[in-house]
Amino acid sequence: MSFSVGILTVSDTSFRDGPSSDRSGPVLRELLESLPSSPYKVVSSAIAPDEKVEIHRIVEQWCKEGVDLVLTSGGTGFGVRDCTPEAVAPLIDKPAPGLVTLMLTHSLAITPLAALSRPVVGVHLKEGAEGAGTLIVTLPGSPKGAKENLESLLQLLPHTLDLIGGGSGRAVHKALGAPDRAAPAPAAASAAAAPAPSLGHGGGCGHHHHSHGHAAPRPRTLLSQDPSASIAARQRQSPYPLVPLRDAVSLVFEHTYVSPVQTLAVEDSLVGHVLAEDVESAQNIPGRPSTNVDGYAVRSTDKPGVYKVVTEYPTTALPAGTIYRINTGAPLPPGMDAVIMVEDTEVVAKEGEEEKEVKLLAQVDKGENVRKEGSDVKVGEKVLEKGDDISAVGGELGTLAFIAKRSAKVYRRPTVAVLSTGNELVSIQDTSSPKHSSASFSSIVDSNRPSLLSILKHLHYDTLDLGIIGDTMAETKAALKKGKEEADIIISTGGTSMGVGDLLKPCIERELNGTVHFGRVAMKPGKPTTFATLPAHPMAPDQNPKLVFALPGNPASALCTFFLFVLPALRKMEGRRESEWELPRVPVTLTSNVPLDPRPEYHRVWLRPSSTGLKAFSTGGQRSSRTVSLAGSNGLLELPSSSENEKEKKEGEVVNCVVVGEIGSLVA
Ligand SMILES: Nc1nc2c(c(=O)[nH]1)N[C@H]1C(S)=C(S)[C@@H](COP(=O)(O)OP(=O)(O)OC[C@H]3O[C@@H](n4cnc5c(N)ncnc54)[C@H](O)[C@@H]3O)O[C@H]1N2
Ligand code: MOO
Ligand SMILES: [Mg+2]
Repeated sequence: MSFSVGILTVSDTSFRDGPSSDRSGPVLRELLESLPSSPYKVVSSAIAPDEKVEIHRIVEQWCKEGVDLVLTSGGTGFGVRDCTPEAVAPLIDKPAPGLVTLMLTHSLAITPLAALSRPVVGVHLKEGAEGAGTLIVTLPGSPKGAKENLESLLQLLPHTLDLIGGGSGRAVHKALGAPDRAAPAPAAASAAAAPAPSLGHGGGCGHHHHSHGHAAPRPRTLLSQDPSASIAARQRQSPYPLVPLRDAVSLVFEHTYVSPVQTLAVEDSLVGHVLAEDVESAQNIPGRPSTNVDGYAVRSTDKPGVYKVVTEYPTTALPAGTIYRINTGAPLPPGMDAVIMVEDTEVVAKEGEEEKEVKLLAQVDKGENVRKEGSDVKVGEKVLEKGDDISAVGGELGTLAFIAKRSAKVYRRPTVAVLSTGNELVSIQDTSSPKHSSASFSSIVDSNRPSLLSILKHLHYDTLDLGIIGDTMAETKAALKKGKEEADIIISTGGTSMGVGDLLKPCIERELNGTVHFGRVAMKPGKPTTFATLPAHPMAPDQNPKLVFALPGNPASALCTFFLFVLPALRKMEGRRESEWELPRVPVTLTSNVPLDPRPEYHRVWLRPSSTGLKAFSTGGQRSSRTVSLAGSNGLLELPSSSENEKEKKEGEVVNCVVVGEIGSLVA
């Protein structure tokens, strides 16, 4: 069985800027064509402006050509130019409100904004040809929205298209693993054998596949390999669409919540927290006029001459002819309005060690060398803002103490659990064990966990070391469960790709009832990067879901994706401002030619300041397994994918670079 598909992107902008600016078209194509044994073949694609006549013309043309499924993306909202539903509606002979409801239910569970899309779904019947027709589906314009809407239909699509084409639909129904009405329901459906991803809920086993008559929970799309399938029957293409990095980062933020607020004492342990309140001074500082210098508090009317020195702080105004000795920071006594520096005086008479009389060599103006009341900070003045980081550099902690604030409201710092997966891994502490004898090359020293724990601790996160775990479902599940119970974020490395022991995605989806938000990213390194959430415990539904970052095992991939996905999530969670969630990107000058890869690449560099700005020095070979490419690296060049016209970036060119570490010392 195969179905031809036409994909029409409706967008004035993409129409003007050309196909390279179209993102939803390729996302839809990738989703359909990358399904295991995909029955879909995209035979036509086009971009139309938001013009009713033009949209109508293209869709009608494809219907005439006998395309089985037409997907449009864009123009379904309330924008002035949005007219896709109106353009398409006249072509529909049999409306499909059920499919519209399915799409809307699915996307409303994700965002209430879905209510602003006006989808139309239905069948265009081919004239004079019984059992021939085209299913037309209008999807929203955003790549994410379009994809989510299409995903909600995936299970039913083959069945629907089969029926439209005159089939009984039975074969498809069976293949989908749905219970045959005539036959008893099978215990579990094999998703590996299904032509489309199976939609299910719960952990799979023990649940009925259709809960007819009950309010169904939100359908989840399980794309992962069914671990019970035989090795030979495993997926040979990843069913996870390759998501552009920007979309992946947006998905991370969408599912990352901000930590709860707590009140902590102002002391060292506050460092590394983000303020959850604006901090205002409860008092004027200084509270009274005080001196900026060491010298003598005087009246501005005191002329040069000899004065008697008082050293006890007076409570009433001193008589004429006396002055008060004062040190920097101390309050002025009553009646004094200026301070003369000790340098502008001479001792005239002593009494033992003490000075008794001094001569003022000059006259000072009113207010000279005086810090007025509230001149450093006024009562009610904001000194720190919600979202400010209490850094280890000290300025913020000092400010809180300066205004005598004893405690502050801050966001709770996330706890991060880290685990490495892989039967081949040994801990560096165990390298003397027989498993790692020089005769055996099968073992690899675990470098991901030490590097991740190190950077997390350096950044003041609480960590939970879950150790190295083997490539078994039981171990993977136990480790993720422990992480879920004791941490806010779980980072695993390894087991994300297509190997027999790559169990992270199936474990998350099938064993822990988690949702994989993306399973592949169009980037190098880090293609199989996986981001998922694990639901809160049913007894604690108010709890936030826990985030899982299943990072690729290759060390360069693990660390780069940590900086690009995990750290931004942590920075959102710990209460930073949106503009600070991602690490800064700055323009840098290349000091050598660097090759471009077909995938957008993050090339590890040493960034050094120079008199002409930041310079980037490549760390050499960029293969993901080459851990030394990370050594000393404090930047990730953000390189575009290679094209016909551009195969490398040249020495001297300026490119953007993600700053991941401290900038070192100056180069010439
Ligand atoms: N058939 C395909 N194979 C692979 C694909 C693909 O698309 N199709 N993608 C490749 C890419 S890209 C990457 S990246 C890796 C990702 O691998 P996994 O996440 O599945 O990781 P593993 O297979 O478990 O390990 C890969 C590699 O890294 C070493 N490793 C793992 N953990 C650690 C650690 N903690 N410390 C040091 N080294 C580690 C492991 O021994 C392997 O050599 O998949 C490609 N394959
Ligand atoms: O995407 Mo993988 O991280 O290149 O090696
Ligand atoms: Mg692997």
